Amino acid sequence: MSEQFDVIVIGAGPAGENAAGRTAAGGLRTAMVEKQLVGGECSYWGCVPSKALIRPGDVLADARRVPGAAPAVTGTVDVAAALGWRDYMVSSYSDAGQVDWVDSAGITLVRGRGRLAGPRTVEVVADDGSVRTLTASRAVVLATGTSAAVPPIDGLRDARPWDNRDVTGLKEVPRRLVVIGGGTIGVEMAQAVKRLGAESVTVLEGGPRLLAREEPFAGDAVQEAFEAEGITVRTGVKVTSAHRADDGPVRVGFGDGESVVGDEVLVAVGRRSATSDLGLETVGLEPGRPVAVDDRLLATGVEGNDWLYAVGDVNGVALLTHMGKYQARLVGDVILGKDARDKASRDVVPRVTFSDPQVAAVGLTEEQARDRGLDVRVVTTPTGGVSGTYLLGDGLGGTCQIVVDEARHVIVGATFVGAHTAELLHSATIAIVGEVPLETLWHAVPSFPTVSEVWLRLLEAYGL
Ligand SMILES: Cc1cc2nc3c(=O)[nH]c(=O)nc-3n(C[C@H](O)[C@H](O)[C@H](O)COP(=O)(O)OP(=O)(O)OC[C@H]3O[C@@H](n4cnc5c(N)ncnc54)[C@H](O)[C@@H]3O)c2cc1C
Ligand SMILES: NC(=O)c1ccc[n+]([C@@H]2O[C@H](COP(=O)([O-])OP(=O)(O)OC[C@H]3O[C@@H](n4cnc5c(N)ncnc54)[C@H](O)[C@@H]3O)[C@@H](O)[C@H]2O)c1
Repeated sequence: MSEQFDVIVIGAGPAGENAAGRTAAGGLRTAMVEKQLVGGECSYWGCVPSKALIRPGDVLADARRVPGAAPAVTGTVDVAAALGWRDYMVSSYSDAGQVDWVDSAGITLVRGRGRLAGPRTVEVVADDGSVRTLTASRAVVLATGTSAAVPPIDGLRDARPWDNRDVTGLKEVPRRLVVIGGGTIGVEMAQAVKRLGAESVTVLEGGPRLLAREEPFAGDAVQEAFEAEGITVRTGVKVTSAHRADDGPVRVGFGDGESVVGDEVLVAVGRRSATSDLGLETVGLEPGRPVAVDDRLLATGVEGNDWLYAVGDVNGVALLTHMGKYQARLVGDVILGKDARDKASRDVVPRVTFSDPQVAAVGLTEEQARDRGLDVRVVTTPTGGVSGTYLLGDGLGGTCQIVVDEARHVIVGATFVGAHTAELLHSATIAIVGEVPLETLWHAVPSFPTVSEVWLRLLEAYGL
C-alpha cells in the first residue's frame, strides 16, 4: 500500500525543511524524509558548530587589539567550556526541537533513507529494515545535501582522516593538525583549532592561494594573518601520501619529497552530492552527480519533467545554507503554482568566510565579470581607512572593493576583507539585486563612525 501526499521532500537539512515548510504552509499535504537528524549538516556538523568553535578565539583576538582591554586577556580559551558551548549550540546532537517545529508546521516526518522508485514514487527504508512507499501527486523535492569528498591520495583513507564532522565535533584539540585544502572549511577550521590551543597547524592547498574562488587579495590577506599567528600555509602543493603508524601521528607527504606530521589530518577539499543511492537511475538521471536544475529548480534531463525538483547543496549550484533556503522558498512557490524564478543562485551569491580577517563577498569577482565580457571598472579602499574600523582596535587591515559594470553604472560584485565585515555584506547584496545606480547609492549615507563608511570611500574612489 502506498501512502499519498501532494509533496515529498527527501532530506531535512535547511533546504528540505524550508521547502516542506513552504508547501505545507500553502496547504499541501507534505511528507519530509530524513535518515539522520532533522536540521542536516548545517545544524550539527557545519555552520553552527564551526561558528561556535571560532567565536571564543575571535573574541580574545578582538580584545587583544584594543588598548585598555588587551591587558585583561591573561589566559587562553577555556577549551572545555568552548566545547560545551558548541554542544549546546548543536542541541547536544538532538533534533527534538526541530521535530517540534516539523509537527507544528503540519509536515509528516518519515524517518529512514529515501530513494526514488520511478516517477513520483519514493521508497523509504527505516533503520529496522521496514519499507514504506510514498507517492506524490504534485512534486518530489530532492534535498539530500553533500558529504565530504576524499581525494585519491596514497594511504589517506587508511590514515583515518578527519572530515567536517570530526573537526566540528572534536572532543580534544589535536596538538598538531594538518589541513588538506585551503578553501572555506580548511581556512575556518585551521584558525579555530589553532586558537583553541593547537601547537601547530599546517594548511596544504593545491591551488595558488587560499580561498581560490574569491578575489586574490582576500586569500593573500588571510594567509598573511595566518602566518602572523603561527599557522603554516603552503600553497601550490600536491599532496602525495598520508601514513599513520597504528595509533600514532600521521605523516603527510607533499611536493618534492617534503612532509609534515600531524596528530590528525583534516580533509577539506570540497563536497560530493549525496545522490549515489537515491534511485536517480529510475528516472533517467546519473547517480553520484549533482542534480542539475533550471531556474525553477526543476531537474533537467528527466523526460517531460514537471514533478522532480532539487534544492540546496545537492544541485551543486551554490553550496551555502542561505542559498539552499532561498531555493527552497522558491521551489515551494513554484509547486504552489506561482511564477517564481531563481535570480540569485548563479550571479548574486553572498558568501562569508568567518576567518579573522573575515572575507565577505557577493556577486562576481573582477575576473568573472571580465570573463563574461562586461566592461568593468574596479575600485578599492583600505578597510582600515575609516574611523569605524580604527575604533575597533589597533592595526586592522584589509581591503574593500566594488566591481562596477560601466555600461549600466551598477555594482555587479563586492568584496570586503577585514574585521567584522560580514555584516556589511547585505548592503552590497541589496545594491546588486536592486541594480541601484552609483549616483543613487551616493545618497545612502553611512553612519559615523561605522565600518560602512568604506562605501563612501569606494564611491569617492570611483569619482563621485
Ligand atoms: C564545516 C562546515 C561549515 C559550514 N559553514 C557554513 C556557513 O557558515 N554558512 C553557510 O551558509 N553554509 C555553511 N556550510 C554549508 C552548509 O552546511 C550547507 O550549504 C547546507 O547544510 C546545505 O543544506 P542542505 O539542506 O542542502 O543539505 P544538508 O544540510 O546536507 O542536509 C541534507 C539532509 O538530507 C539527509 N539525507 C541525505 N540523503 C538522504 C536520503 N537518501 N534519505 C533521507 N535523508 C537523506 C541528510 O541526513 C541531511 O539531514 C558549511 C558546511 C560545512 C561542512
Ligand atoms: N562560511 C561559510 O559559508 C562556509 C564555511 C564552510 C563551508 N562552506 C561551504 O562548504 C563548501 C565546501 O567547503 P570546502 O572547504 O570543503 O571546499 P572548497 O571548495 O571551498 O575548497 C576546497 C579547496 O581544496 C583545494 N583542494 C582540492 N583538492 C586538493 C588536494 N588534493 N590537495 C590540496 N588542496 C586541494 C581546492 O583548491 C580548494 O581551494 C564550500 O564551498 C562552501 O560553499 C561555507
